[in-house]
Amino acid sequence: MATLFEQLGGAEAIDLAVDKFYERVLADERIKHFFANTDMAKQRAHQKAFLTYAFGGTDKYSGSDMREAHKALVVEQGLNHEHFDAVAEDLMLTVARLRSCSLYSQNSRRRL
Ligand code: HEM
Repeated sequence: MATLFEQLGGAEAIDLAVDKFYERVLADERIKHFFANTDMAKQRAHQKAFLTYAFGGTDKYSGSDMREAHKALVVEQGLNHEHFDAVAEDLMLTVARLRSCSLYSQNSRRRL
């Protein structure tokens, strides 16, 4: 059976989704301040690796675990569930927008 990673369109679709997702996050007044000191090239690469793993595209993930990766943001900057909801909303809006985009459609639409 195809993994969720394959059903979504594989590496090309995840690359595009993550790039568009962070464009949206960095324009979002509710959460963009959390990324003020973040190297976004690395962040995009980490997120692509994490989502590839989470969606079953590989069984290897060498990044930090999620609790560790966000610990300082919670303790020092008050990261909470409202920020999480904002991130989840940005991700959903990104995917909804991409579903009507031709590159994403070629890879995945007929399987969605
Ligand atoms: C489903 C929710 C989330 C997922 C899957 C996720 C995923 C990740 C991953 C994979 C990393 C990189 C970890 C590493 O360094 O190896 C990361 C780092 C980070 N995340 Fe998240 N994240 C989520 C929610 C959030 C939220 C709600 C915020 C803030 C609004 C946030 C802000 C950050 C920041 C600022 C970093 C980089 C920290 C640094 O500069 O080192 N994340 N996240």
